[in-house]
Amino acid sequence: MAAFSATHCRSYSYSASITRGKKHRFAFSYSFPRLPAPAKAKAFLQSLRNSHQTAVLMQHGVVATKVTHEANEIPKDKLKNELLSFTSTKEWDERAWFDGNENESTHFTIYGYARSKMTDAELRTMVSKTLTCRIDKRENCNEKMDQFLKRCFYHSGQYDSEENFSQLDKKLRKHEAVKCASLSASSGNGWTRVIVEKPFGRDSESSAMLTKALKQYLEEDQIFRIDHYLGKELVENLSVLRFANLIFEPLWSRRYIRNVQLIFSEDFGTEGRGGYFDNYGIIRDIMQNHLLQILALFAMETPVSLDAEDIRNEKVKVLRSMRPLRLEDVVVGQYKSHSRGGVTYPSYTDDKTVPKDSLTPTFAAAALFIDNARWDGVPFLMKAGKALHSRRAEIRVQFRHVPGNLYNRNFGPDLDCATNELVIRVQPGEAIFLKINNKVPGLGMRLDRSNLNLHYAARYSKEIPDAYERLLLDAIEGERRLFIRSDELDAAWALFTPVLAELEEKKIIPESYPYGSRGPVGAHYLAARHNVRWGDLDMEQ
Ligand SMILES: NC(=O)C1=CN([C@@H]2O[C@H](COP(=O)(O)OP(=O)(O)OC[C@H]3O[C@@H](n4cnc5c(N)ncnc54)[C@H](OP(=O)(O)O)[C@@H]3O)[C@@H](O)[C@H]2O)C=CC1
Ligand SMILES: O=C1O[C@H](COP(=O)(O)O)[C@@H](O)[C@H](O)[C@H]1O
Repeated sequence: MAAFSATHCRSYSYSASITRGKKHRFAFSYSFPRLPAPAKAKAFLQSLRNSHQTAVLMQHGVVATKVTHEANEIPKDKLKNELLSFTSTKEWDERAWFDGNENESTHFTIYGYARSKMTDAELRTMVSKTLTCRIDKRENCNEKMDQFLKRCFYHSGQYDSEENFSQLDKKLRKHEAVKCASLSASSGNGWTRVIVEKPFGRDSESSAMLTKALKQYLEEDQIFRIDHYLGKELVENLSVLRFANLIFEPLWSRRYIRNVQLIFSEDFGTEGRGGYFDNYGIIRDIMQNHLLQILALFAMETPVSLDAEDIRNEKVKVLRSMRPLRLEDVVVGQYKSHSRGGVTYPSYTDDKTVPKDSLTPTFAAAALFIDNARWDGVPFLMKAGKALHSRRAEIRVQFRHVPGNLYNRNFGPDLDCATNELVIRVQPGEAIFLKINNKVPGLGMRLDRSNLNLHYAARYSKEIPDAYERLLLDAIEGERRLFIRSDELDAAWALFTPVLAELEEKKIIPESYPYGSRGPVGAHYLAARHNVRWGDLDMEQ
């Protein structure tokens, strides 16, 4: 449980900056997607304008550090507006976020911490490979990047070594204006926020231990558990679609919806990430968090307001209304080597970071049920896998057949193919489309299925923010709506823990599927048992 070592290690936790005036502590963990290990570390950043801030990049860990910032707290919404409203380079420069002057009002440092040996320069090279000037692309990009990189440092250490954290602490102090005054995890003055990246344990018990350990030092409202899927644009839009459009909410129940599918697939394997992945597997990595969070948002009742607690209350209710997953409602798979076009793609166990006899699933499909009045009997099917034929994440809502349909004969023998389907494509190519039946123009009466299509790239010229951009800003603002509360997490683990234990106890052998395929055939049988056909298999999509 390396995550604990950071919070337990006082010397580390207290090491962040303090300046004059009001003290604030803020920490977040961040995984740099697409960076090679070990730079895909968790970052603990204290970041506020007019602050002295320190960030620590870590692998698996939870850290509390301090942010100090001068007397006035930036009002909620103002910070986000400021961050998003730069219209010119001049304006950006005037605001001088990364002004390079250590004595100016802006100061932060980012520290990487992991076991791998690496110099500051190597960390910087690694970070620079994915760093872009997303907000201000026009001028001084290289200069701004240099200024940013100069503030990145690295310290190598073990996750459970107080001595190593002490060394880190010493280094952090060098970047601080004033020595830390307090030995508590929270600042006595201002605020402390800790962002924790998953995994939040690997079952109910270990998750509860993690929560207990966090709560030794922090209050519930100081804990920001990140599920980066909640920061994705289309997931944010889910509630808008449902609650701001009269036409959808009345259809959002067992009365009109036949099944709901939550699909995640990646067209690459673990590729060296097996060290982490093999201990978790796809159910813990994707289903228990990302897909379940989307399901909860999709299925919850109308919240009293958009306040974090109102939304999270509704999500917990849905999760607690769900049946724990049964072994017969789960299919697991593992990818095998496959050659195509003269290229041989490796099997999961070819990954050097994976044990040769691993039974860890890289694919899973599951049927879940919500036993409440709205969703009774509606299968919520999840499917998640690595090394599949495409990369996508989407929600597919298949509606019931039109009763007494006048046009049944025009649809052909398979009425399922003619039902309406709403597709919310989270990525790539963010889109919402509704499949409708339509008359093909002409003198005859031929019907086909067409899409009413909201394709974001065509509709909006704005670049879609990265999920972490949104979530980190929310954390800075203290907005908890998109973060996972302890009781939500408990309810989520309660659904998956029994089946995960059974899979492991019974050493269930995952079904093989070739790298780059559509996954094991068992997923189709599972869906068929619940009268469902996976929507992503249609040729027309
Ligand atoms: N990749 C992504 O897109 C996302 C990842 N995450 C989460 O971030 C975390 C890390 O993911 P990611 O950075 O991609 O994973 P990586 O496997 O790329 O990085 C893991 C790093 O963690 C360190 N580590 C700590 N404990 C272990 C261990 N027991 N076995 C192997 N490595 C360990 C290693 O560094 P060292 O050996 O130097 O200590 C390693 O480089 C995971 O918890 C994941 O769920 C969340 C969202 C997205
Ligand atoms: O949390 C995780 O998510 C990534 C996929 O994230 P995405 O934003 O690129 O879709 C996944 O690759 C990783 O295994 C998992 O830990």
